[in-house]
Amino acid sequence: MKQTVHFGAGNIGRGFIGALFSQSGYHVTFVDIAEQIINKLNEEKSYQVKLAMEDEETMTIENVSGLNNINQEDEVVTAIQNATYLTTAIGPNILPRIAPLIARGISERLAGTSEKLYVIACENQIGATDILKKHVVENLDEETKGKLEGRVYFFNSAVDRIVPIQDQDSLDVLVEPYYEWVVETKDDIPPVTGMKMVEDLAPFIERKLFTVNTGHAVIAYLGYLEGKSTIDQTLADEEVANQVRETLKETGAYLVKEYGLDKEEHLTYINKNIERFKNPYLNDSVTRVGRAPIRKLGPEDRLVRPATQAQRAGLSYTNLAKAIAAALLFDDPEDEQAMEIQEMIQGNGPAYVLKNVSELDEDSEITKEVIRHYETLKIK
Ligand SMILES: NC(=O)c1ccc[n+]([C@@H]2O[C@H](COP(=O)([O-])OP(=O)(O)OC[C@H]3O[C@@H](n4cnc5c(N)ncnc54)[C@H](O)[C@@H]3O)[C@@H](O)[C@H]2O)c1
Ligand SMILES: O=P(O)(O)OC[C@@H](O)[C@@H](O)[C@H](O)[C@H](O)CO
Repeated sequence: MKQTVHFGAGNIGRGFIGALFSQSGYHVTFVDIAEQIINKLNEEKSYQVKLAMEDEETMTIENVSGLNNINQEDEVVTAIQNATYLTTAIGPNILPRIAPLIARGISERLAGTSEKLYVIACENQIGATDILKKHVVENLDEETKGKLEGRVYFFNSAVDRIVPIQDQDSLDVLVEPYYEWVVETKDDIPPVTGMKMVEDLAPFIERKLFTVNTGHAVIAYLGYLEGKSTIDQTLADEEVANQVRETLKETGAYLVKEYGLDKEEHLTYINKNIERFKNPYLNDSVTRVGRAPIRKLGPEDRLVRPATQAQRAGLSYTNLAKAIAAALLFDDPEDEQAMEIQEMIQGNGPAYVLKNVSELDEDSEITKEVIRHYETLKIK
């Protein structure tokens, strides 16, 4: 049986990428640090993926097993030696931590076989596989680096499926029916059901991040401020729904200009995504969607990049500035990054965060606009 190794047996790992490989005839070895999930995978050897819709459809995912990357390093290396694909859905910040073990697996594999290996990071980040590759290569010796060409391929990708936080006592995963997985490659690679291949990923990942994830972030941060708990509940508020549409008009104007997208088609894409957010069966929490605000306020992420790009193109960014301001007010005590931001604000003010986290100058027009919204939202 064909083999694949997937790092991160969480929501997207089990509910999307691992499930597609299993359905394509692969045995999926999940690698994670969550002992309970690994044990369950090895005991139960299958789980259910349930579609969040009125007549809940269910698929059984088989041929799965688990390894722990902390105490089963040798087994992970063997799995990498035997795999056709190596994928991740672990969170962009974790990629540097798993790179040394992946590098070891690749080194030992290259010493014994010239079979091709395809590496794809499935994270919400532009160029995530490039980032992983950089960290992997840093951990290889010169001889191994020389063997990579034509044998180990690294492809960037965009991954889209809403998977909320799950009941931790079960391997089963509730997912939305919609999905899209786009992989950047010109090569003829082994088929995986549901994988779409494109030569240039930039328009796909930017369209996804700056529509799905920007819209999601607007709802999450405004919903949190209003004391709402889920995305669909927040979106039922007409004022928030209007704010989402206005913000996506701004990212849309940039995307249409930058990539020559058809205006009407893009509007249809925006509307389709707003409908996805309304799914009442997902019960997706505002704290999951707003999680890790330091990452989300990064210069290349869903809020700041479209704002700086819109400004550069002479387009409006005031609604994006409002979303950034709402993110600065996200003070979920369970979220480490939210707490870090609150400490920075208490010590040095919001402009300091924009400078140090978002790389926006204190006297920039975007910063001024964000601070204006911040002061208004704070006293609401
Ligand atoms: N959930 C979604 O709707 C969704 C959709 C598209 C993309 N994504 C992206 O997919 C990635 C994963 O998101 P998720 O929602 O599945 O998160 P998740 O928290 O459900 O899963 C992450 C998994 O990684 C594991 N992990 C953490 N640190 C690890 C380490 N050092 N070594 C091994 N395993 C480790 C965790 O135990 C967990 O099982 C993120 O980049 C996210 O942005 C998520
Ligand atoms: O995963 P994050 O933290 O980057 O973003 C939170 C959500 O917006 C995200 O997980 C979406 O549900 C997903 O990107 C939909 O494809």
